Amino acid sequence: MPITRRIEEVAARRLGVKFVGSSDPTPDTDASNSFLFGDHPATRSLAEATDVEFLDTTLRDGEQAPGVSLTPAEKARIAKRLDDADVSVIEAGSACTGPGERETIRRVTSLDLDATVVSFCRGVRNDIDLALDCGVDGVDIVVPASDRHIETKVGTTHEQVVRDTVELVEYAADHGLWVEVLGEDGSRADLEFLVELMSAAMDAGADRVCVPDTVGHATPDRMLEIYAALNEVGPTSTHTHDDLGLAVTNALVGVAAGADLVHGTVNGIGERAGNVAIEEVAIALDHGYGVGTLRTEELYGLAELVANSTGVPIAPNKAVVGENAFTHESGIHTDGTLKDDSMYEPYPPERVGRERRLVLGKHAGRAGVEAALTEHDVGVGEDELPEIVSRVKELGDRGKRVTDADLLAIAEEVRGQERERRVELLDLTAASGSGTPTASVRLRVKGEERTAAGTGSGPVDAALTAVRGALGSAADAQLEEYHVDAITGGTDAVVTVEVTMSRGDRTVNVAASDADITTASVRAMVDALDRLLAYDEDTVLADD
Ligand SMILES: CC(C)C(=O)C(=O)O
Repeated sequence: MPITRRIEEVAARRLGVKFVGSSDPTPDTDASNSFLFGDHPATRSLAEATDVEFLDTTLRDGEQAPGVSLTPAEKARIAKRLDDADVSVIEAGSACTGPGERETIRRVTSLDLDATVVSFCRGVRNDIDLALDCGVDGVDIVVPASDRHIETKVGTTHEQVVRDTVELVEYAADHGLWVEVLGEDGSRADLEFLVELMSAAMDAGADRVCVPDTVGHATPDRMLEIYAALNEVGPTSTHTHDDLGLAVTNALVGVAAGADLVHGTVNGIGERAGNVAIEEVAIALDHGYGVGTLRTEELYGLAELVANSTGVPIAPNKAVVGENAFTHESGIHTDGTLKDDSMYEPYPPERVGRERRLVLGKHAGRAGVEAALTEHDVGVGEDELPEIVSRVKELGDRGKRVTDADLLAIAEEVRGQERERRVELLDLTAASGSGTPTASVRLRVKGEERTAAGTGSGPVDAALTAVRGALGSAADAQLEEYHVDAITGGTDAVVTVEVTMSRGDRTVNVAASDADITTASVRAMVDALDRLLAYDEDTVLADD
């Protein structure tokens, strides 16, 4: 018996379900739920889960991540993008937090979105009143569910929790609100009690119930047990956390057991290890089972917006939206990708609003280097290519990212070509402090010196204004990406600034290092401009 089959059977035995899956790793949208769920009577094939929708809690649970605080304008912008992506329910915040939060929730409700906008409420009537004041469509009411929460945290009894829940649900429903009841720490609660509590909530008029895996403790089989039981009670939602790295799997198990609303956050931000990432569940359903939910092409824009607004960067290796998710460096992968786009990708990057990138580094190979040179209109001879590849690898070996500018400089050197610079930075002075940041630059433009000054939102911006002043319309390039890395620690650190700039259909990325961040930034930008202008000899530089 093949080893993979043995592993699947052992796993299936441990989960107490029967193995029915296949070890074929290619997605099969007609497949039933593989070996995890087997033919458990309470599960459906995920390919049939076409009713699944999302409740996004980036603005509530996501904002509870340490250090995250969103302004009303940021929350409104994110809510609009969530709506554009077809998120069905947006948890805009907790009205009980204070007047600022209420103002923010009002701002979201006044956007007149297609999505249902809800406020998170503790199990107290006043929270529902505050939510009503904000004009929300619904409420998420959280009540304690595990013994730990009922007895130690709240200091009440199971009977009282049921009575309070019924009263709160009736109150909210009587006020015309969409009502979801969340049993906090539900994955550690007694299952019989969960069923009693949630049945009472549904009888009192709740629209749906949810058993949050509050501390990310649930295993897939525990999820299956809970949701198989809860689906007898009414419509259910999942709310999974990633403490065991199981958030996506657990959400999918919940869905297989019948849940039709998945709670999650953009980029998976949230308390501790975070919530399930909505983009991961959406793409797993889309690619793995052929089930469309969100408008997936909106996912990357959304991820960037949330990362920029929250200050929580996206890990480069993060699924779907990480920088490396569609970036190929190694020679073998680049070569394969150049032969067939999908050689090393499960689905095309465009599906999630992204582009594929081939980059160079220590693992570069001939095909990748040659393709990168061709992209810059540089053709090299058979005798030159091996030397260029070896120098690219050498640079990569020194731990450096190999930029377009590095590659072009290597090619020029190997080919014995002198680079003719049209624009060169000679001098830069920048001042910032309590006043308006200002900068002046001295450039050599086609052999002649030019000076210009400018102001901006910071010294780098001011210097760029000055550069644009000196070059006139030739400086009409766009700054696409700006990335700063400190190479050494401490305040005397050398920083490397990497910029990607584009002009027309040309793009280059260039890096520059200096102890001064403004100098490194302006050098990189001027160098990028010079490279871009080289593609277009006819460009007239101001004062030409
Ligand atoms: C429902 C609430 C309290 C929650 O975010 C959780 O339990 O994770």
